[in-house]
Amino acid sequence: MAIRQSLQGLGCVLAGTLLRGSSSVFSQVVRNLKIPPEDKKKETSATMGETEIKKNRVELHLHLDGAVRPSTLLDAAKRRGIPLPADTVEGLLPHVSMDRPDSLVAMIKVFKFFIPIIQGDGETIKRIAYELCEDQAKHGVLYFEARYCPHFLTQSKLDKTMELTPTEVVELVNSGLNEGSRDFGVKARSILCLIRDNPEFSMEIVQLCDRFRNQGVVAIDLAGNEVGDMATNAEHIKAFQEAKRLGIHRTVHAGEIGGPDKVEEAVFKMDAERIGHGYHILEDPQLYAKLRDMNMHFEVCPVSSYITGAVPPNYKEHPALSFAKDGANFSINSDDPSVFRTHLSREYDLIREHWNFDDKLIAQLNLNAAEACFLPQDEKTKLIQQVKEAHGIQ
Ligand SMILES: O=c1[nH]cnc2c1ncn2[C@@H]1O[C@H](CO)[C@@H](O)[C@H]1O
Repeated sequence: MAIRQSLQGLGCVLAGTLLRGSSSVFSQVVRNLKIPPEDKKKETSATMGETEIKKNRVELHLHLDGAVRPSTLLDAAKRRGIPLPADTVEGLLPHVSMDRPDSLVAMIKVFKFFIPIIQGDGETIKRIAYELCEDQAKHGVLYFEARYCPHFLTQSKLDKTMELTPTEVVELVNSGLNEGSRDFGVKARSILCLIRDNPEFSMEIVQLCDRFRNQGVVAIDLAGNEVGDMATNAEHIKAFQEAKRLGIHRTVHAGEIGGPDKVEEAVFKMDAERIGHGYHILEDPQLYAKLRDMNMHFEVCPVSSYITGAVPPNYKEHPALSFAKDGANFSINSDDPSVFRTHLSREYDLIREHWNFDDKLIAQLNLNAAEACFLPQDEKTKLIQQVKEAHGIQ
């Protein structure tokens, strides 16, 4: 625990050191990360490139509200008369994204800054879901699961003239994803997030998931601030048990910042079928071995993990390198592409260039994702076949 907390603290110190221009070893390490983008020609989701690549990827861990194009934020703010600190994408980026290692708390602050621009705005919420399909198609995605918390998008303190119910938010997202899927040839489903700091939403989110399960919603998640030693609220655990009873799929952010105990709780008390991040499982080798035996799936988010300070700011040390060596079941994901100035192609560039992952492993990671997805069995079987064909797997 102490190591994790000092790592989080270190992220802030590192960022501070970097800002002050010190030439310490640590700031050198951070500089060497070159996050992101290393190559200016590889554009971020803010300024999408034109070339479309072959569709052969499956992405399981992607926050809808972490994937909002800055240009969409500018349009929404303009239409609603919400003042912003900048009126260009370039000017807005420092306020709505992070480009160096910091902390999960700093990331959540960034969300708190820009979410009020879209809250309660149905037109924008639907547009975000639609545009996400376009962005995913451009990055070679066959199938993705986008997650968000409906309650976070209902009302804005900046513009009280618009208000939505959580049900309306889910309907708008479903309709944006449906239309986007149709227009851009990508398959999309959604996951509804319970939020660690807001147990009051939890049971209603499970009910929403149940109600919309045949209209694109495939699972629940638990996201938000995973403070290392803070106990998970009993309401969340109850809600996950209810989801299991109803036959709703479950994933949990655990072991991102928190320790292996959080992963253990997610798997054995919340019956998580997948783990979001899960990096700190390595601190408990026995539990790690047990979860590998269970074929538990870890949703790894490379750029995110460096920027939130979940892992040390060093390409040579990532837990996914152990996952790969040990044959653990994991996938590659972009998490919050707009917030971390990344996109799936950037994630794949990183794992090829810095982790030396080859085509064979990358094919396996996409197959892992297809096998761990929350589609009904017949659709999953079809997706697995598509991934195998696209990667030339026998
Ligand atoms: O990496 C992450 N870890 C934990 N919570 C996150 C992460 N990225 C985003 N969110 C949180 O999940 C909410 C629903 O999408 C977001 O609003 C954000 O607060």
